[in-house]
Amino acid sequence: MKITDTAIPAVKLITPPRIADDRGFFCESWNRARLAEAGIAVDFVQDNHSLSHRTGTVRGLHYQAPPHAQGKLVRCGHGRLFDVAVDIRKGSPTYGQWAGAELSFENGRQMWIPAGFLHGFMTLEPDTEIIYKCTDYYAPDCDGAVRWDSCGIDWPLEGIAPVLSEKDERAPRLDDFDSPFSYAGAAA
Ligand SMILES: Cc1cn([C@H]2C[C@H](O)[C@@H](COP(=O)(O)OP(=O)(O)O[C@H]3O[C@H](C)C(=O)[C@H](O)[C@H]3O)O2)c(=O)[nH]c1=O
Repeated sequence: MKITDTAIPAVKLITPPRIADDRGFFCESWNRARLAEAGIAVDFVQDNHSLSHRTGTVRGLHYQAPPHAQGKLVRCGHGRLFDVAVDIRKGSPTYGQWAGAELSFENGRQMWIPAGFLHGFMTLEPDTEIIYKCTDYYAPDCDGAVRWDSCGIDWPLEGIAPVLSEKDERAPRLDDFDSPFSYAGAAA
């Protein structure tokens, strides 16, 4: 399993091996022990899967506040997307900085995003599916959002008008946002 760094040390890119044969491929898309060997020793309790029909769909930037903060292991089940994590841990040397990567069914790449980060993505093809494991359950009362275009992220829009939910349209800007995370307390 290949692990590579991103612009933010705590955010990792993980590419599990695919065993190809004439039928296609087999891949252990998640293996707790292998991830722990790579320094990401976490337990997941919920698996999410969403489908976005249109290219340029932006979902995010979202977080769940403590005590239900979520770490996420994200992959693309179909199509292509640009996945982004933004550090919102107060006191972090990379506070407000972002790390992004293209995840696709083709490249099989995954992104590990610890608790204490915003998560969002933009689809690069129609009918793109994202699948991600979470380290805590959905807790609507702890759900929060920051505007997708308020963190200096270099989204690959290329003139596409983004498709947003109403919730994401009205999210606060990063500089108007008081993060519930602190650098010390938001590990993994
Ligand atoms: C997140 C979530 C949502 N829902 C329900 C709530 C709504 O009725 C419906 C759509 O929720 P929402 O519009 O928040 O879905 P996304 O815009 O894809 O939000 C997600 O997008 C970004 C990329 C994330 O990382 C988060 O997991 C999550 O915030 O699913 C559930 O039932 N369980 C859940 O865990």
